[in-house]
Amino acid sequence: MKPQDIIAGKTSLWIFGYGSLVWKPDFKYQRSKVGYIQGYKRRFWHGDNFHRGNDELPGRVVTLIEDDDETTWGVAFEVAGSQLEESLKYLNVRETVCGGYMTKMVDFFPEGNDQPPVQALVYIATSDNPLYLGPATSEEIGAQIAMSRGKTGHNLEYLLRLAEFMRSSCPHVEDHHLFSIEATALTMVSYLLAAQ
Ligand SMILES: N[C@@H](CCC(=O)N[C@@H](CS)C(=O)NCC(=O)O)C(=O)O
Repeated sequence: MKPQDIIAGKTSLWIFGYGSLVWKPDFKYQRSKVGYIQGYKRRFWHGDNFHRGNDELPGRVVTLIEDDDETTWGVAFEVAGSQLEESLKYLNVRETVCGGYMTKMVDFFPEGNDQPPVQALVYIATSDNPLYLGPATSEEIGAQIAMSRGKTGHNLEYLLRLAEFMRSSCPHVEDHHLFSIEATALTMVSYLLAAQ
């Protein structure tokens, strides 16, 4: 969906982030809430040849994979009024044009039992995306991340900041996929540094 189609008739919109958006939204918003969406798992199965990698060595970034038994924790940002058009235009370039993500509306559940779900826009890179890399072992993904760098920075930063967000904001969530990749990537980096 084009940004103008998403905001048509809306005065505010929640946007759910689960990757770099949780630690670097870089767009204007009114408020944010930690919470989750149901029916998806976060996986480092999307390639990135711009922000955190290049054509020769694409980085690995996260996307959402449908799974009825899973939930994914992140942050939702409420964008309102004059922020809407500017924020969505920015995200369209960062996520869709540069990152290959498409948009979808999902139910976002703010943490805390007393809060009802709200509809939120989410950026998802599906398996038919040319940048999609698909499943790999934590060792393979960690090694790829330890060696990838793009126009925005090192792929390791992307991984470590997401892991840091989950530890600090969602300490009750055990994300084995994320933390096993983090452990592998840090081990790889220690070997690379020791070999210098
Ligand atoms: N759509 C996910 C993932 C977003 C994501 O990681 N997108 C990449 C584009 S490939 C990005 O914005 N990277 C910026 C960066 O790595 O600093 C989210 O909601 O956080």
